[in-house]
Amino acid sequence: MTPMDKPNRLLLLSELRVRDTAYNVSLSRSLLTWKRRASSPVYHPFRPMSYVERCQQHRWRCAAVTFTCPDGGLCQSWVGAIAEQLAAITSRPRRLLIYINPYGGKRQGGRVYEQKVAPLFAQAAISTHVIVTEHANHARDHLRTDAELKKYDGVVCVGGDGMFSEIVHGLIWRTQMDSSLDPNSPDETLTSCSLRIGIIPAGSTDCICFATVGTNDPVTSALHIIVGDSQPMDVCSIHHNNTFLRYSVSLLGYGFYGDVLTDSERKRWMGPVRYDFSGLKMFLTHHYYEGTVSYLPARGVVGTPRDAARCRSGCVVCQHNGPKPSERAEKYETDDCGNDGDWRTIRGKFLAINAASMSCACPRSPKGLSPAAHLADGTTDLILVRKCSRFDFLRHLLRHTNKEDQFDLNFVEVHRVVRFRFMPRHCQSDSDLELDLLENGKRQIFGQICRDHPACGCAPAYSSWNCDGEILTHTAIDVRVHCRLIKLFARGIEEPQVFEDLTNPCAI
Ligand SMILES: Nc1ncnc2c1ncn2[C@@H]1O[C@H](COP(=O)(O)OP(=O)(O)OP(=O)(O)O)[C@@H](O)[C@H]1O
Ligand SMILES: CCCCCCCCCCCCC/C=C/[C@@H](O)[C@H](CO)NC(=O)CCCCC
Ligand SMILES: [Ca+2]
Repeated sequence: MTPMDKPNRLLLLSELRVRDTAYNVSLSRSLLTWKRRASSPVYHPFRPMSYVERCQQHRWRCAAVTFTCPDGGLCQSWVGAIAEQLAAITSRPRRLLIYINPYGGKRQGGRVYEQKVAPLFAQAAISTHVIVTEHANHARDHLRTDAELKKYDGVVCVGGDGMFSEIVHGLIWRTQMDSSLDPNSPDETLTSCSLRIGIIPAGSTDCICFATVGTNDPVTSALHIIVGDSQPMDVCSIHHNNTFLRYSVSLLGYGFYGDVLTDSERKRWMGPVRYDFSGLKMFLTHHYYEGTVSYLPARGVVGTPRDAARCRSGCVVCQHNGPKPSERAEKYETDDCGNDGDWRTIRGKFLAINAASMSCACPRSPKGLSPAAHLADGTTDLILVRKCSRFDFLRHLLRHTNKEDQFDLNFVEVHRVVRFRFMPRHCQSDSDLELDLLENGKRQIFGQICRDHPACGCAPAYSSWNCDGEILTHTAIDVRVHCRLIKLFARGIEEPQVFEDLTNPCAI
């Protein structure tokens, strides 16, 4: 059951026993509860029943209970009623397509799946088709063209954010092709994917899992899949000159996070610690980049990036702003009859330009890059960190890891937007694809010279975009938010009081 569900119509209420202790046990439509009561003699055992138990820090565990009761007929009524209720829940997946990345994170994806997840899926009678990927983009390409998607109720990836991104790209592409839509047009209203995606975390950052479940724990994620949770999520499309580049669901970052990623890709052999190493190195390097950011502010939505409230399970902000606020982007442009609409422009020197479509919370930064961002409100938080001293940038970065507000600094600004564009300074007169690529090439050559002659002080003119952990091939981009384009087997992070108010809540 979801925490938003009211415990609904009571189907059965009996006095049953667990070992020598008597309980009042009730079954409503999707909730089994039991409360201790005074003892009385009982004899007939049920079969052991599995249920979900909530533990510390958003973790879930599978537990089992065996009830006994004095009357064989009553025992049968209970077993029958529970089986009937379970069969009536249509949101639970029966058949899953599973991709395992054996090389993500600490290279434990295969072991994690076999030891912790497969036994739970078997117990829940979920049939699985498992594909261990053999190369990068194997899962994406299989989903785009080969996978028989009608046979499945969901797709699961075992890996990190990069592996999740492959699944997202495969599913979105396939869905648009099936709807005869053109992914190269940034103005196309895309069709939402019907299959839900499950994430078994086995990567280096796993920020999408952490920000939608509250923990990176394979068993917890498997249980969210089994109970059939559903969490819609916004997706940004990224284009260059009307050519599709990629989709992003978490961080799209130029400057600091782009440079960290570029540097860390050469250190993949280090595993997850590569990000700490490259993070420190890029902090010391302290490069800034010039360019122009234009954006369309989100209008008519509730919530701001500076709110104290967080996006949590059953989020009212997401409910209010959905289902399709991204269409406001088109409305703005047409309403203003050829004027610039509500577009705003900022030119400057930036240490970082980050767009966070969700909080991007992860173990490195438990509140995330934009703590008040929402999973499914149709907006992204555009964070601009202007050129400042190393000391000030460190203050900003450290605030990602403590309770202080990382936006409460005079060189940082944040805007909730539905669309934005970026143009690096040296691209402004010639924004064609060739020049962009040529400049990227030059940057690499200069980068090499500067590494060889650190005293020359020559800074690169360009950074790269870090798009959910992948490097984009272009720097001049057009980004648009598509509200709720995908769905996850998750329910958002639960507030502690959601379950403290209930007695023995169990998803059966
Ligand atoms: N069999 C494979 N061999 C090599 N690379 C693969 C294979 N399967 C998938 N990949 C690629 O590996 C990359 C990294 O994988 P993944 O995201 O699972 O781990 P990670 O990068 O360590 O974690 P995170 O993305 O959370 O930081 C992905 O971009 C994916 O395309
Ligand atoms: C000198 C002190 C530094 C302290 C900095 C702490 C700030 C940490 C913020 C972390 C934000 C992660 C956002 C998620 C991005 C993912 O889509 C991406 C793919 O997994 N991960 C990275 O790019 C990996 C990015 C790793 C950055 C370090
Ligand atoms: Ca959002």
